[in-house]
Amino acid sequence: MFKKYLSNMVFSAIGGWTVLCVKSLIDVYQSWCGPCKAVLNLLRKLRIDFSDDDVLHFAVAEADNLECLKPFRKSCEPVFLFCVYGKIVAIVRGVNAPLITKTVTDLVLVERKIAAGEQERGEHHCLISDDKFRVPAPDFEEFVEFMMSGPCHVLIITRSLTTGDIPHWKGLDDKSESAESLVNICDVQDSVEDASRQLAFFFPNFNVNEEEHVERTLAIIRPSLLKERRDSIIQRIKDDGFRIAMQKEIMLSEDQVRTFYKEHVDQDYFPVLLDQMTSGPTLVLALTGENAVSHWRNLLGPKTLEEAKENPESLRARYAIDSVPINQLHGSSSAVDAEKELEFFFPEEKTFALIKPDAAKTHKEEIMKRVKQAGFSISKVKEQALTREMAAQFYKDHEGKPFFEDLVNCMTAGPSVVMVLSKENAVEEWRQLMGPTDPEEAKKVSPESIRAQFAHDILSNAVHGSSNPEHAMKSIAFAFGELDAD
Ligand SMILES: Nc1ncnc2c1ncn2[C@@H]1O[C@H](COP(=O)(O)OP(=O)(O)OP(=O)(O)O)[C@@H](O)[C@H]1O
Repeated sequence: MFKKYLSNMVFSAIGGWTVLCVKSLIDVYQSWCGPCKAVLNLLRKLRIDFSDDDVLHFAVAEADNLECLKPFRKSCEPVFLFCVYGKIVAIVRGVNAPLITKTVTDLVLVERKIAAGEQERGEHHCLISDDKFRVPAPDFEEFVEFMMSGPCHVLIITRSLTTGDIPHWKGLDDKSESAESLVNICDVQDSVEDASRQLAFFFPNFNVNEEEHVERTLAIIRPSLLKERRDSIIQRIKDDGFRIAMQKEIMLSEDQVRTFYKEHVDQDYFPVLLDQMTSGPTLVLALTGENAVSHWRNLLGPKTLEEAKENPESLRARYAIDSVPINQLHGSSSAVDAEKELEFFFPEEKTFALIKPDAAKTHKEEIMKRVKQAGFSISKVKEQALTREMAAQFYKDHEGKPFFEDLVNCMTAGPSVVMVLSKENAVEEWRQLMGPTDPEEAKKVSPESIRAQFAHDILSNAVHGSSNPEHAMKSIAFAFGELDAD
């Protein structure tokens, strides 16, 4: 029973668009191409030739609009169906004028004999009902019961658009006559539209356009591993295809550890964990990559060292530290947890940023574009010519240095663009985007940085950024006259 629904779906893509009937002729066409002009003269001639018989009729129908003509959609090849008393008795594929003429002539001659009483009308063998185009009448109630008789596995099968998943899938049936062929036991759609409808039904959140699923996850490298094998683990992370989007090396306080691991505080291993996590700097990484959460978790392996060691390829086994009884690596357990954990270690931060007068005059648009491309939101922005007092305040740490006077002159030479930028890890990220103080060094070590691309020299070096979150808050208060930049 399942097969009969499948046969409908599997074979319905065979196309054509003209149906010619004896007793009535139906010209079936697809909306995009219209009725066949190439055979129009031939059909006119046939009608004239057999007009006295009054057995040849013509009609026109659009295959796209009639469900029963679904088998004739899609293909560009014309198919001429010859119909006698409601049964398809002959099929001609393509504009084969001699064959169409012969078929009509033969059929009309038979009709003439029957009309003259010289021949009995025989049993017509209907090609459509015997052919695999034909859709047996579906017993819908039975089908519903069958579908409800046990669990189904619903799979999404994807291949690249260039190869086309549906024709390949359907090809599995074409190659096999066996009743056990894949499509005999599976439901499969014959068009992108049908597949989309079923996808929306079973997987409402599935995004067909998202070829790869890029995620973020949090990775923690605990203090002992960081101290002993820092380079090795970072290299391994990169080799496994992750990108390190953000990183922070921090000395965690007991309070921070208790907050981050609040669901573990009652566990017997918590004292060891607390001891380890406060024993030295921890490296916290935001990793991005395809299915980063599960990919990283799978690489880590089991949580306890005993279990991990049964799987010696797991990272927790490979990077275990002999003197420490707990694993040295953490990974978020789900995408939702990853976002919460990232927010814990990389909360949205504000930094103070400034485009210096020289660059504000010549490269303002390009620098603003880079700011936005890097994912900063610009919470506040204004153009302002700094007073000498403001410039001296920004650079008060440099007072007394040989370049201090030049620096204040440079900073007051015209309007600057003064901004508050917001992002996770904003202070550090803006400094990375600026690049090293000296543009010559920037060109070597960070050629994509703003200073490498737009700075004139070490003094007139395009941009300024706060060196830490406290300085940022002070500069924001100073420039915008308020502590809360929102
Ligand atoms: N050796 C130098 N010669 C001339 N100017 C200098 C020199 N060193 C620093 N400066 C100027 O003083 C500014 C502040 O110097 P600092 O060492 O704080 O650099 P920075 O933190 O990279 O830059 P900024 O504080 O502007 O964000 C520099 O941006 C640059 O304009």
